[in-house]
Amino acid sequence: MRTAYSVETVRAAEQALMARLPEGALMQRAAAGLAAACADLLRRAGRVYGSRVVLLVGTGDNGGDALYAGARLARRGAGVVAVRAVPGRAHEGGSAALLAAGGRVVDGGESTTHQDWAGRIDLVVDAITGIGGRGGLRPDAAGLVGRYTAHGAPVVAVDLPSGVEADTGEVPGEAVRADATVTFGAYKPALLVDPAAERAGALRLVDIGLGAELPGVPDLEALQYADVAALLPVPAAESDKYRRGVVGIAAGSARYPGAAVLAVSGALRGGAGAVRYAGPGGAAVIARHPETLVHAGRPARAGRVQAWVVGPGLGDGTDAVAAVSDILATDVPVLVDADGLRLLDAEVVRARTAPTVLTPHAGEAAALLGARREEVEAGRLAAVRELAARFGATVLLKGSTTLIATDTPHTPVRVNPTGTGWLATAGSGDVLSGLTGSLLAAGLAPLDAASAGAYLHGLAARRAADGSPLAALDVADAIPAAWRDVRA
Ligand SMILES: NC(=O)C1=CN([C@@H]2O[C@H](COP(=O)(O)OP(=O)(O)OC[C@H]3O[C@@H](n4cnc5c(N)ncnc54)[C@H](OP(=O)(O)O)[C@@H]3O)[C@@H](O)[C@H]2O)[C@@H](O)CC1
Ligand SMILES: [K+]
Repeated sequence: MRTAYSVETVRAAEQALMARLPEGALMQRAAAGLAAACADLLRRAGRVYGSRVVLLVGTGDNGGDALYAGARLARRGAGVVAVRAVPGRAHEGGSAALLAAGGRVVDGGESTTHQDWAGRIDLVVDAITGIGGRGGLRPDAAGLVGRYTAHGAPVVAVDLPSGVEADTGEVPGEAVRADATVTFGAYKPALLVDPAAERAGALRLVDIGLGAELPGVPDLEALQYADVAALLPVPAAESDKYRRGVVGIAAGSARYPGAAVLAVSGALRGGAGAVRYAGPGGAAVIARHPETLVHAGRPARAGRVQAWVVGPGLGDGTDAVAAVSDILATDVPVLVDADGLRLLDAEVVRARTAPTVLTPHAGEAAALLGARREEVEAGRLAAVRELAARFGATVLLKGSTTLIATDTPHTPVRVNPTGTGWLATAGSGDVLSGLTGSLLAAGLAPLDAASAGAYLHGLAARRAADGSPLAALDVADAIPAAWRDVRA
């Protein structure tokens, strides 16, 4: 499991650890890890000795980390220039260490020889702000970043790309775009959540001994192969199809019969013993998936299921309204997606005795929150938490970073690490809802079903795309291979 902690938690852990260590020890650990990461990058393109490194340093300890790391690189023969974002202000000990190692410290506005390097910089180290930064880069700092990154030298961010909001992943103004980020002690939420995460590049976590001081429950967590493998259902020797769970799918309409096929195709790969389909798309479903149990009438009369999926391609006619109300009235877990989300009443969802899972994309989430789509995309973490609290549900917010939150306090939000840009294709969400519904029917808890579903779906999409565009059914077809990858 990859975990992330808020700034407040990281600072408290650092305080506790620092109290037991000699002054400055943590910064030295951070600087050593940062220097090693920079040296690796420099070696990839040539060597450390004789390379040209520019440190963009702010006024705080983030700059201090870079200055001490710069001193280490200078001692190995790199030419290191620290450029202060605020004239005359930078970490004193770090500045002295860099000067003593043969590096230089200049101010951003100064015309000095290092500017002749412009096109010949091998590495830019961004240390303007770390966890102490607020509100996007100030104009002077942004100007400095623009000047030194214009020639395409690789950029390593220290702790976080400067300008991103550490706790939320928001990017309120100008921010650095890094090729790699070297972070200390623990990942911060911004490193896992877009739009900030997308500016961080490759992540490298430096152990500074913080682990024992961090609480057991993080703010965010991202499942990895082993975590997902442990969640996936395994049929026992005595399992029959009903014991493995039956998932009901209420999807599709005369106008959108394809959604029924896609949701069923996901559900068939999710581990439930059988898939029951209720709605007008039965003929299309049977043509593609003859193993489905189809029912042409209302879901209430379709027969017993262990979980329902309602919404994909349902439209908004009377049948759609009836399907949503039938299904929300049941006492089994329900996943509501797509058109079903437009027919939701928060009070009805809150009053349910069994769990409800909502799977909106940003536009649907915005409609549920009465916000604008751009607001949801800019503040995904806040949006998913707010939706979960408002509906008393588990919410999977799809998008460039898929997030899953529950309404249970002190439960980490899950971040899905798999996926590909090619997943933004019509019908792929229908496959995800079928798959996740099937995992619910197989007995997974809502948070686990949603996060394992998103994980497998993203992995299947990567396999199916393999660098090329994909269609939603390709994703469904690749789920068994993704499942085997995870289990391997
Ligand atoms: N704690 C520890 O044990 C360890 C901490 N470590 C390191 O320390 C880092 C945290 O250091 P920190 O607390 O000094 O804050 P930091 O991120 O350097 O920002 C400082 C200053 O930036 C300024 N500023 C703010 N917003 C701005 C903006 N938008 N645009 C431009 N400037 C802006 C503002 O200065 P102001 O001008 O307001 O005085 C603020 O005071 C942490 O990320 C990690 O790298 C590691 O060594 C491991 C051990
Ligand atoms: K930084």
